[in-house]
Amino acid sequence: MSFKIGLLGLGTVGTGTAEILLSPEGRHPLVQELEIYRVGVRDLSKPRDVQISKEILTTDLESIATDPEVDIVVELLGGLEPARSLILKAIAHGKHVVTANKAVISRFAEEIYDAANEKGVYVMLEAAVGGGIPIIQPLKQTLGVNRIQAITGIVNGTTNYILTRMQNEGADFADVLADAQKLGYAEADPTADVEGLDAADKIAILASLAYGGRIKLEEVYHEGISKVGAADIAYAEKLGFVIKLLAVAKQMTVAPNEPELLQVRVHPTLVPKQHPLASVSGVYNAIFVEGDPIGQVMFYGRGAGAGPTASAVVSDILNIASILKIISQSPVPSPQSPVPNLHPLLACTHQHYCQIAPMEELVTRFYARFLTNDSPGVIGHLGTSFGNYGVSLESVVQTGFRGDLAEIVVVTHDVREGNFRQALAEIRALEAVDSIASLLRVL
Ligand SMILES: NC(=O)C1=CN([C@@H]2O[C@H](COP(=O)(O)OP(=O)(O)OC[C@H]3O[C@@H](n4cnc5c(N)ncnc54)[C@H](OP(=O)(O)O)[C@@H]3O)[C@@H](O)[C@H]2O)C=CC1
Ligand SMILES: N[C@@H](CC=O)C(=O)O
Ligand code: NA
Repeated sequence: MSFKIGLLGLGTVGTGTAEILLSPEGRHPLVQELEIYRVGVRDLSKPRDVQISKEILTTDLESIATDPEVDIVVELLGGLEPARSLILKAIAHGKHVVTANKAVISRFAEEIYDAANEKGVYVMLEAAVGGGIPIIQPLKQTLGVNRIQAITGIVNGTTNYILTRMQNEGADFADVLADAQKLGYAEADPTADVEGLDAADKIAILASLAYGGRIKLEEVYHEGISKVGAADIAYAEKLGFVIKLLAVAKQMTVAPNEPELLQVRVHPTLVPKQHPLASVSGVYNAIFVEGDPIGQVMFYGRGAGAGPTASAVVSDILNIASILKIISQSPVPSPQSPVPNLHPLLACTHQHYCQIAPMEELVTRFYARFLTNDSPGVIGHLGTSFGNYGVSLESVVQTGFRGDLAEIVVVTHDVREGNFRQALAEIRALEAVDSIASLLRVL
């Protein structure tokens, strides 16, 4: 028996996927039964790094999504359109779908999963978060019995690669970003990586799986790494931290007797050097899950790049093929039950929306860097303003000068973000304060 794959896209991940499918030796025996039947691309004349016969290449992607011979459509185009429409078209034509497209899933999950559940087909997305790291299936299956307390992840390979090289080599942001693009890590528009949007898409997906509800992407707070400067990396190092772009989903109680709310956020964060996430470097990603009763568990591996991401894509294809194989040996759907029952641990049937906590309710430590006049008593003024809003300080360091201005770095104890912002508004208005050069949360 062979399962016919319609591949949409033959770029970084599409090529990696084709390479696995074309070399089944030494892999699971079922890989031999997966056939690349048709491949959709934009440019037929482009040289390809993988041997695909010209006859199966086409620019007519819709004809693949609707081809009656195709069993599984694998969407590896990127971007919102035509990816979304092709996924929906494939579902409407009874195809199972595998996608690596977190941007589409985080925005259109409701439309896509409603359509898929109605048709009785699977939409699988292991590659969409953490590249090759198994995290989607573990959350759905192996960790499914746990009450998840928090997910804290480094889920964007491009920004972790940039931050690591800035920290280790003092490399220039723009140069390292260009390298990440050459290595195939970055999105077609790398703004999505740099500004934290890609990580927001991914944590929305993880939160939805972990907390069993849909997430409105517009409620996910996101901040990227473009404002993280060499000075902050150096101060963080001196204070015993490394800066990482973290994506967090965590339950919190805002008021007694009120239902718990969910924090879902992405921002650069000072991570203590002894935390397991601090040593995750370069293109590596890691997702640190805390649950009851499992405790702490961390998933680690390459978060981007052709091979690792393709490994996740083909694992999804394999999961679907294994189910199709079982179905082919069972009775066909009856008129009473015309839609096949979906495997409950592989399908996605969430209906309600999770209630997201406003950022001002977050309780965390902060790092702030102030540029001030070198006048006596400035630190005292800062302390008074912080004290007015109940912000207590863990450390205050006057580190030196930047031009004519004194540089003061502060790390707070845990504080409600709303209170901290009020204190900052007061501090900004102080005559001695020139600017707040940076503001980062601390894990
Ligand atoms: N790169 C990575 O490390 C990872 C990527 N992903 C996701 O995987 C997906 C693919 O990424 P990646 O492989 O890097 O992207 P690429 O840009 O390398 O490849 C995109 C492919 O899709 C084809 N394509 C794009 N738009 C169209 C269109 N309108 N019509 C026809 N063909 C089209 C391109 O054709 P042509 O070749 O002719 O230009 C190309 O083959 C994205 O959703 C991305 O977010 C997920 C995890 C990791
Ligand atoms: N651009 C993404 C690719 C994988 O999802 C990243 O850098 O992580
Ligand atoms: Na993954």
